[in-house]
Amino acid sequence: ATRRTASAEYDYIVVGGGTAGVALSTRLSQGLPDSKILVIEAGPAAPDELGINVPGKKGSTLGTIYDWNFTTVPQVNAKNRIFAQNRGKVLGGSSALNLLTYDRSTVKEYDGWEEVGNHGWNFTTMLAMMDKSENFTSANSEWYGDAGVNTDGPVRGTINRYIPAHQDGWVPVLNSLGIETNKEYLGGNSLGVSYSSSSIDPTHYNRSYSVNGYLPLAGSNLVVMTEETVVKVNMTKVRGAYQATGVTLADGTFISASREVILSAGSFGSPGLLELSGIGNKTVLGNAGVEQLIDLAGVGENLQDHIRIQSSYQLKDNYTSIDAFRYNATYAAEQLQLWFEGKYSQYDYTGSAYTFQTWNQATGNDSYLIELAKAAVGNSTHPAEKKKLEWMYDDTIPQLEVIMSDGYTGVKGYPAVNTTLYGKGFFSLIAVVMHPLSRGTVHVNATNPLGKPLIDPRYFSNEYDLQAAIVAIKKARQIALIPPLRDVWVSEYEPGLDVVNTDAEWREFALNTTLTIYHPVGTCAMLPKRKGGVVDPQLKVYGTTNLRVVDASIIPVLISAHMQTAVYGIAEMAAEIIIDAGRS
Ligand SMILES: Cc1cc2nc3c(=O)[nH]c(=O)nc-3n(C[C@H](O)[C@H](O)[C@H](O)COP(=O)(O)OP(=O)(O)OC[C@H]3O[C@@H](n4cnc5c(N)ncnc54)[C@H](O)[C@@H]3O)c2cc1C
Repeated sequence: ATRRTASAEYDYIVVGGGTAGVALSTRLSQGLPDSKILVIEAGPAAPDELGINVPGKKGSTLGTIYDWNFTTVPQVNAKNRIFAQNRGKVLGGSSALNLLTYDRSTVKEYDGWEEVGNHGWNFTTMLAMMDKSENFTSANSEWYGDAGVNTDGPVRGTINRYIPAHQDGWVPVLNSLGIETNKEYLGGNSLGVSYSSSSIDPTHYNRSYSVNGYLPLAGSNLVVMTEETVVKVNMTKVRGAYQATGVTLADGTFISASREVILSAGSFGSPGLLELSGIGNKTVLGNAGVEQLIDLAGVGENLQDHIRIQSSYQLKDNYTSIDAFRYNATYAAEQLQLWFEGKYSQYDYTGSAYTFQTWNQATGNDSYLIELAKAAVGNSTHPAEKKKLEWMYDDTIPQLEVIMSDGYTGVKGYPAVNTTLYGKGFFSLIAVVMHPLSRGTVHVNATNPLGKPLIDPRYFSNEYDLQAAIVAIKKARQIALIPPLRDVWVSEYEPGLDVVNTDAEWREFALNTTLTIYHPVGTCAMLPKRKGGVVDPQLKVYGTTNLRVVDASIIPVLISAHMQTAVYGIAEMAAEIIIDAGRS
């Protein structure tokens, strides 16, 4: 449905046809059938792209034309490394590129969004909205319960039918460490060990995302425009407040909006568009040569992200990992053919083995990490930092996630052709810190405001985050060393049992190999303005009458989950708010 109707006037313009943007514009078209809605996406539509559709090809689209390929500025506390910050540049946005983990965080974290000043945003309302987007069914019924499960929404979730044999030890090992099996992880308590779900449509085992989930439900009053980039929102002053009148495309075309403009350009895109439109910090705008219309210091601040660190293990030869796709083209072609035919295939694979733990569960004593957290943010008055510290004392809120992921993932790289380990299979343990305390920024680049933004997450800007990463990766190794998991592998490939052992070695390893797990949020935070907020609880940008932000950037405090279900929930919540306002 890609049409170029640039001269037409619309009632609502949604900027960014990504995860939230496609979900929201579809719901607006349904709820406001007499309105004309336009969604503008910078990337192409790619409905037939196998790298998007085939679960086992997850990750293969990173670095391609479907990726904005953002990077951070050198991270001074991580050896000046420049971290990748991939983001979808394709219809569906990051829901087309993500690694398909489909989960939720916990009751008190969603409730925390209300407690920092956002009436109506809590576990009950968010769960209702996340459920609205969800259609969860799985033949693997032994691994999930009823909590938080809905079966008539647009985005499909399932527990993968392809479970590698070497994963069989996962639950027994975690149980032996006192971690209980949790089948109700979609219901607001994710602590424990699970075989949890992916955004896969189990009818053909393809990725389910905003484009194939929501878009088929849209009315003919929705126009989807692709391969067009918005460079600013046009604003006019009406009785002391600013009204968005439309948007300008990169080629200068103006498209008008009679009711609302909604930014769904993501955590790196939406704050940049506000800045290019004159909304933000005076110095940032001044340096970029943009006239300031609205003084809003929070734009592009409060960037929060999850950090991950990984170890990997060379499998015994009797196990086949998805690494086989790297070195055996015939086998890969056979498996892909099975996938095309809708048959059980190794290309069905996505991660399904997870554990979420408090620091007390993971280490037996959380006082060391809590002391470090207090040293980092104990005196802070920022709502996100206060909440994260409060959550650290709460025994219902995870601080650590470990994912068992088939195949090699890490920094060292899969063994090169002609080396002895080429052709071997691996599994990886990905350890993720749930509430890093570093908060950073994303702003337009003064020397090239229309180019890539300057992203500075300030990774490891406090000792807590670094020590948390070290505790996390040590935990991963501890898990790998316990039978029956210990029985499936030959050697630890990365970092190597005889390579990293001492505190100093773990510290180096963490500084050298910690990465993002792609969950940037918070850069147009839904918070009171005096607390650095950019949008109010109706998602309206402060100082404007009809400009909203609807995407991951509004999340005020990072939660202990992968982000997509929350983003769909935010889009559903926004749709109700905007439809309500549109009918009055
Ligand atoms: C590699 C990767 C792996 C991830 N893995 C998982 C996972 O396994 N599970 C999970 O739950 N979450 C995961 N996430 C996170 C999750 O996918 C994102 O948080 C979520 O999709 C963000 O949704 P959004 O609507 O905020 O932004 P996006 O989905 O990124 O949408 C923003 C859209 O706006 C468009 N856009 C931006 N600027 C402009 C402009 N100026 N003009 C026009 N269009 C514009 C972009 O092209 C994009 O389509 C992952 C993310 C990535 C990148």
